[in-house]
Amino acid sequence: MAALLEIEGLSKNYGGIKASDNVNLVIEQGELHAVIGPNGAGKTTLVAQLSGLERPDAGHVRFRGRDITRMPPWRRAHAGIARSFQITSLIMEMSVIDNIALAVQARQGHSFRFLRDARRIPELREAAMGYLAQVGLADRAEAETAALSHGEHRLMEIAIALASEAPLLLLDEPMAGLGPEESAQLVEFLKGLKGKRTILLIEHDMDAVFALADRISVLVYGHVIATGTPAEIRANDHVRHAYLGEED
Ligand SMILES: Nc1ncnc2c1ncn2[C@@H]1O[C@H](COP(=O)(O)OP(=O)(O)OP(=O)(O)O)[C@@H](O)[C@H]1O
Repeated sequence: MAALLEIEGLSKNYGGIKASDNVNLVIEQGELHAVIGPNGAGKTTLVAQLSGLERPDAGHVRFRGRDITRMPPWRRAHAGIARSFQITSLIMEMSVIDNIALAVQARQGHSFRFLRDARRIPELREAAMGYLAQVGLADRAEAETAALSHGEHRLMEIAIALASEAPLLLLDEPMAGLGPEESAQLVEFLKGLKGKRTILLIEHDMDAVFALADRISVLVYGHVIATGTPAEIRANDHVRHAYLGEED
């Protein structure tokens, strides 16, 4: 497998806190790679440096072989890194399909943008319907976004990330706030997405992580203490002591 994203010696300090401590990580093309770790381990800080919201103090990030360490967020999005935000980016008073149609329009750039209302362009609506169907929300297309549940909003955010057609998806705690049924639905959806996109998943739900990940990296105090398959991570004594053991 070829590396899609390479993180080398990434370090970020906040005052005396090493939020990222010489992080080395390779995300292979097509894999679902989960990053786990206790609260405050530096997972969000890592994603922020990958999406460009935070600048590392040291180290490099390469995407498709190109150094993107100093690239602003909008250019990274354009280069093919989509982040599903913990903070919602949905327009609540619009219909579900209109939200997704806008995302499709944004990706298509100048061909349609500003010229016509995305909501009235059949091609955009059709494409939007396709993404909604993928996340299981086709039957909610005409509903007002505000009327949907929290879980359905999360699925909409993922549909928006899919609509960008970015090869790399950064999913930051997609299961947060979901009920057991919604979580199970999202796990099934992500299983279906595996292999089609490369996914970096930050998630506290260990059942979901171990069910989904091809590889898992464990972050403790800003440092990657182990990377391996779910079976390797489960069997790793160091990980069990530093992290998984805490949950017993
Ligand atoms: N903007 C900031 N200013 C100061 N300290 C920060 C800032 N952002 C993060 N930190 C600190 O850096 C460390 C890593 O935080 P981060 O939010 O990345 O961890 P996390 O693994 O995402 O935690 P959680 O699982 O609770 O979301 C923590 O000690 C946190 O308090």
